[in-house]
Amino acid sequence: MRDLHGPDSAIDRTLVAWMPGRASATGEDTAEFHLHGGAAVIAGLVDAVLACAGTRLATPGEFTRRAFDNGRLDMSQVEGLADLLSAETASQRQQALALAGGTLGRLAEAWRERCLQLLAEAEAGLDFAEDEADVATRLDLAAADALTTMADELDQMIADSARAARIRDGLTIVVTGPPNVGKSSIVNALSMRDVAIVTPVPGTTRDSIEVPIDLGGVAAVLIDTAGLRDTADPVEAEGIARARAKAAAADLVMHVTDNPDAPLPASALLVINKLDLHGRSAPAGHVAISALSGAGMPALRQWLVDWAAVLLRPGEPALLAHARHREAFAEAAARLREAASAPLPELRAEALRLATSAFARIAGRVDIDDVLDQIFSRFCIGK
Ligand SMILES: Nc1nc2c(ncn2[C@@H]2O[C@H](COP(=O)(O)OP(=O)(O)OP(=O)(O)O)[C@@H](O)[C@H]2O)c(=O)[nH]1
Ligand SMILES: [K+]
Ligand SMILES: [Mg+2]
Repeated sequence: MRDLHGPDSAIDRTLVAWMPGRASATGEDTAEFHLHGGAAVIAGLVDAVLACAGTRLATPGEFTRRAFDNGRLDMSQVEGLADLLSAETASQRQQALALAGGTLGRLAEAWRERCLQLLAEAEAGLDFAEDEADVATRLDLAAADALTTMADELDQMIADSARAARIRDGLTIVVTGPPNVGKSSIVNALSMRDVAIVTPVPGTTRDSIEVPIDLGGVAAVLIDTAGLRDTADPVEAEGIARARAKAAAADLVMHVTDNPDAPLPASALLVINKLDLHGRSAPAGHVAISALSGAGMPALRQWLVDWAAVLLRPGEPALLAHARHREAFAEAAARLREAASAPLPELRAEALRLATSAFARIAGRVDIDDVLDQIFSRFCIGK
């Protein structure tokens, strides 16, 4: 514990931690002040520190940037940290933790080393004399096998990357239907927030309204939209056009009606609302609810949780949530296949060199300048 004093008054009595050198998070000498959180305490310390020569405030993400520059984190871990800071659901947190912990970086590094080994063999093959041709051929066949197996493994991960990206970015659920059936009431009930205006007037909702919800650990965005009908009002017509566009791009369309005899939609969930008025149940696989009384709401929520779980398997870790990583792996897979079928050792060596550098991109060993700013811009001050 230390008493902290500013130029003319006491600031706080608090814990101060001095962490010299390589072992700190940034890899640099670090002092940490564990302040009592009041705004005046923090302002007092910041003012006192800034009064010292050679000090300035950190820029957003600067601590992480220093950790990266000092080799404490690789680039994929930095990206994982940014994901972790914005994680809102359990599955986003688990996926971000795996990335921040270096899982993908280690995998890419292991693959890079296997590539380097095969590259060394391909280069040795360049020196075989003519009478050793059969030895070279046997080595070639074994290497081609290993390369194809690696490319297959990469392709499997790439095939799973859409799921990884959905876990990170969240599923989209669009609520559509005729005016006044209770779409906004349902959005409010599901999100347990009063975000959308509800009135007895048909055509109340004009702009689409997006609310994040947590479906059993899976992030989703619920989108309330304008009621679908023919209208002469240009504002409402624009709202309806937007509603249709949102529905076309959604992971799930929740079609709401208050008519228990409404026809089943082709590939959407039918929600029959105002159960309190008609008392009728829904066809199998669909739900009848009352947004007003709350009847059927737990079943609707459970339907959505089950749907999200089947789609994203949130307990199973997925690694390729970032387009940057997916592109690097796709490039590596293409080069490995090229190397596997290369007719000459020189061409195999060249393709392997390109695969090696694609793997190196994951950790940020090469070609990093153009993505650095973009990645660090996601951080805030103090991180
Ligand atoms: N009786 C009953 N009324 C409901 C129920 N759900 C919503 N309402 C009422 O129906 C009216 C319309 O509800 P909204 O949620 O505004 O309907 P909407 O589909 O969003 O309407 P638009 O945005 O105009 O298309 C309001 O008066 C609600 O209180 C329900 O389950 N039972
Ligand atoms: K309404
Ligand atoms: Mg509405």
